[in-house]
Amino acid sequence: MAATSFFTRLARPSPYVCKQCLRNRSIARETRRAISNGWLQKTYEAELAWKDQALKIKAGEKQSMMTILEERGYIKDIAGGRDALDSLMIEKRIGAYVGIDPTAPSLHVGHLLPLMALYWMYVSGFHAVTLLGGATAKVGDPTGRTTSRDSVHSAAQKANMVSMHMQIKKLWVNVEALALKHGYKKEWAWKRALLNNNAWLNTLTLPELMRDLGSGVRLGAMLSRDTVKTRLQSGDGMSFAEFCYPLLQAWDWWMMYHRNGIQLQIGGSDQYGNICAGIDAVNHIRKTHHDPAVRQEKDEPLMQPYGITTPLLTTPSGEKFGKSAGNAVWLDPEMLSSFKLYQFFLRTSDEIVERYLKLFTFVPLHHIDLVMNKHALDPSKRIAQHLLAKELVELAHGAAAAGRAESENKELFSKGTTQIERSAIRQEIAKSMSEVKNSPRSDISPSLNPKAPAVTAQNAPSKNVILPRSLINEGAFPRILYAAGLVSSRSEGHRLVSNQGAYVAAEPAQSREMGDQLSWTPIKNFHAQSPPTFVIDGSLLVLRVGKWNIRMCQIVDDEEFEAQGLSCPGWDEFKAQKAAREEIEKEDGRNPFA
Ligand SMILES: Nc1ncnc2c1ncn2[C@@H]1O[C@H](COP(=O)(O)OP(=O)(O)OP(=O)(O)O)[C@@H](O)[C@H]1O
Ligand SMILES: N[C@@H](Cc1ccc(O)cc1)C(=O)O
Repeated sequence: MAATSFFTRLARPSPYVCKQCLRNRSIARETRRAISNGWLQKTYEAELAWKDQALKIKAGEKQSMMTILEERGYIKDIAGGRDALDSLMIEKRIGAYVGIDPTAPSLHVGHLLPLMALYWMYVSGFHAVTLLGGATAKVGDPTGRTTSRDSVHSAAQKANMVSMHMQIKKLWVNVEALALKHGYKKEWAWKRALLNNNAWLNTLTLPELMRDLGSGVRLGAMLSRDTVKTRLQSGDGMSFAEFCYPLLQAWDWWMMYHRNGIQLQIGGSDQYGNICAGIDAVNHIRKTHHDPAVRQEKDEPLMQPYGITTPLLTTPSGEKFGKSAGNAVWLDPEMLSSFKLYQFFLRTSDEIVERYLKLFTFVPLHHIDLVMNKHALDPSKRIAQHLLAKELVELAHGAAAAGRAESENKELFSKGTTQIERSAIRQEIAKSMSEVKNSPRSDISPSLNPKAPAVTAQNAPSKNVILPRSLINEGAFPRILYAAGLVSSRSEGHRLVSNQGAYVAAEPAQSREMGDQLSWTPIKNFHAQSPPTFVIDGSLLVLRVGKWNIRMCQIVDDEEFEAQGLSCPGWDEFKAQKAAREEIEKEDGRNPFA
């Protein structure tokens, strides 16, 4: 039998595989085995480390996550029970998330409260997800609002989303650098992701939502929410879309609970209602899911979802800092410079500076105590405020910007400056801060100054530029990259495109479950990729060179561009060539023999 099969095999024509390929195959097999073994080993070690840490916490040798969050002032309310969540976080490396709707081009200081709680969890070993509400932003959270939100043009919505996406990514990089600075060593088990709810809400069907979630949602509970009651009583009413907003937020949580093990949602205290609705929804779906492989028959305490709300950051008069209130302190350096952000925190009163140091920094508590003692000796030196301002700018804009803001500030307020000059400078800063506009498109500046000299990638003043429509419609990508200030010449643009070093944004979506990429298409040199096919809603083109260098190109008609007195690199040359071309065409039209 064996002999037969041996000869049968010999007789069967087999595809020829060369020795090199055979070697590669076996290397690939070995590598795969090595990776998966390595991964399993690390996962096992991480589990052991967590168990070991749990023992230390129970023995009182180490603080629990809950205690750290409480001590630093991050907890306003806990949904699901404080002690139960405390024990869960001791036993299990759960995942947590903070969701933000990109309804403005930038995050503001208020957002940092829930985000800092999440960052602390991350540097303590938990899995952390920042969720951008690309889909929920289109509806708009009605919580706490007495009127509906103004509708925002969809190009502006997309621009906001790309801006915030890049900003959140940068924040994560700065968080890691700050954690390192304050003595946290990055471990293999630290996991973070930036997701966008476009990925699942754009493909969610109504029957699916109704079957899985709608069946468990009680109308009474939805109607009794404060925002709904206020709107109905005040006569303004509420759209069905706004009424359904909490269902979309709840679906987000379910998706991330199921796919990524997210058991905790963190938000500002105004999010308490949405978070509770999310807990009910996740509990309903996990217990009643139609797929037995997903359904959780037993009520496992280690699988419960929980919520944390952080206190609201308010003005001294008690008003919430935020977009709707029109008093947001923006984190985007193009909307508020590092110097002004530094200034904002430098003006923190002595009464709240300690609280802010705990909330907005990774400075250990014992170090804050030392600083406060030193500060008390001579409050006029504002030692605590300087530390707060520097750490905050470092978090928002990075270490180099923080260093510059600090030295600029020291220079301005150095001994040579008189009291009168100082108060004039302060007034100037306060005035310009109050002028930071609140409109979602306020960041689009005529950043390439009227008749400005050539802008190079190195001195590009802004990630937001305005470009004339004909340049997009008739120009090729190298010219547009030059006009947008991403390269210093058209030929550099050509070289970059040939080397596939430039990208254009396609519909932002996520291909991988925990991936954090917007989708970008490499710009190539062939005709099918003509720039107008990438223009979003007729008025926005998003370009990227390298990892961080992006341009949001707002496209306006040529007449408007000229009327505003704007210019961009290569514009005069383009206009001259266009005029010459048109002239020749006119000539050709006149000459029937041409
Ligand atoms: N001033 C603040 N203090 C604490 N948390 C805040 C503050 N502002 C926003 N947040 C929190 O940040 C998260 C995202 O908020 P959101 O995007 O709705 O910002 P917002 O400025 O409150 O927007 P809007 O005013 O348009 O509702 C939520 O959890 C929200 O509670
Ligand atoms: N509703 C939140 C943002 C958010 C969006 C989606 C979520 O899944 C969670 C939170 C807010 O407006 O503040």
